[in-house]
Amino acid sequence: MARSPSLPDRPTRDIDPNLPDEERLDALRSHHAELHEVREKLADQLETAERRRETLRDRVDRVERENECLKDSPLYVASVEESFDGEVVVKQHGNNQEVLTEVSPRMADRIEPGDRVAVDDSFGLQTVLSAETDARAQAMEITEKPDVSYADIGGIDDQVREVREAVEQPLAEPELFEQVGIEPPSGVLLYGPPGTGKTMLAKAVATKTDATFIKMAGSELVRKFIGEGSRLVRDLFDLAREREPAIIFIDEIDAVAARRTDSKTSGDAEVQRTMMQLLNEMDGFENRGEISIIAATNRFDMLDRAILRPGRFDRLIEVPEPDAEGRERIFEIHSQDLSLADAVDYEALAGRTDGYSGAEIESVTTEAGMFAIRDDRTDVTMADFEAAIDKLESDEGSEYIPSENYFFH
Ligand SMILES: Nc1ncnc2c1ncn2[C@@H]1O[C@H](COP(=O)(O)OP(=O)(O)OP(=O)(O)O)[C@@H](O)[C@H]1O
Repeated sequence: MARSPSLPDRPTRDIDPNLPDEERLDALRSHHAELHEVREKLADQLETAERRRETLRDRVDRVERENECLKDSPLYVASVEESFDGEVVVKQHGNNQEVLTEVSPRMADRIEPGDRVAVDDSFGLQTVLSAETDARAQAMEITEKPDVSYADIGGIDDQVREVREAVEQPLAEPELFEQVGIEPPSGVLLYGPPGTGKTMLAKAVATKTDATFIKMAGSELVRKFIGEGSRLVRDLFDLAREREPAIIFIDEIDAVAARRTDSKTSGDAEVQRTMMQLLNEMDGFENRGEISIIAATNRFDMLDRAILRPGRFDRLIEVPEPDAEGRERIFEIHSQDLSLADAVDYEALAGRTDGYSGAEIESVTTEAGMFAIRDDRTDVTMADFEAAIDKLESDEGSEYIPSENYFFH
């Protein structure tokens, strides 16, 4: 969705036929040079557009392939209990049904009791799955000591305050809530456009409370195999209990908690199961101890209202795009470590970056640094910042999309 470049004006020139030959020739030459320049520009734009078309084509191909996969009949996760000559006993996860099934000799050589496998509706073994610990490790990001502090977050002071009240205080002073006789919020949902600091907020609370930060992306919970998503949710909460105090951060919660659609595909049912498991874990969290749950989404409009009921994600905090003052602060934060040649006018930069998210501002500062390096300098100037903004704005082939262009309600 990069912006379309504007087409260069087509040069026109009236040449007086009565001019002397020499002057007419000069006029024609200079007109020809102008036409040539426009032609070059158009050729560049065409090349950029063709590259963009290729990228989009690749994306369409990928989505079509994913779509085909989703239409395939579902597979279930099972464990191998015993293996005999050409036959194995498998136990399906979820309903614990045990079945004796035949395996091909090729497959028989590869499996041992304890392995996780994927089976189809008639218990035919389809594939051996990677070890469970791998799946866990792939899906979750665990940081014992995140290094983000509240001071690193700019432009969303109200949201920082709300998160501190809802998450930090119950972790730091649980007795206060007991004395007053109120339950701290169960889960906090941060919503707003991409790159506005939602992950940073969750990390900053973990830093402040010395809690382990466990991040899982909702899209990781949407697994290929039936039963895997709910299993991962259980693992996620088990892990948090082992590592108390802990902050569970579920990014892209909309991937598992989107409103029910009319389609009745097996993929949908699996997503529903994963969401139910998540709600169960939250509902059974009476004595939650030192574990807090923060979720984030860019698509608040798509969420199933069931997850917003009391006792679940009952504290909603909108994290908007920064306003001019916020952008100024974020420019300052991200320029702290830059070696600056002269005073940088952050206010002017904020004025030029209306609609930019914090992440986009960070890219501007990095790009400004790149301009200095390309120019063999070690100091960054105001002109570098301006050039960086120009570059990001005109970078048609890049993935840069101003967050205001996101489909977000
Ligand atoms: N308010 C902010 N103050 C300072 N830096 C910010 C801010 N917002 C975003 N950034 C920068 O952008 C990066 C990405 O931000 P973050 O991951 O917190 O965004 P997010 O809202 O969680 O995005 P998404 O919805 O895409 O997951 C941060 O590492 C930080 O460098």
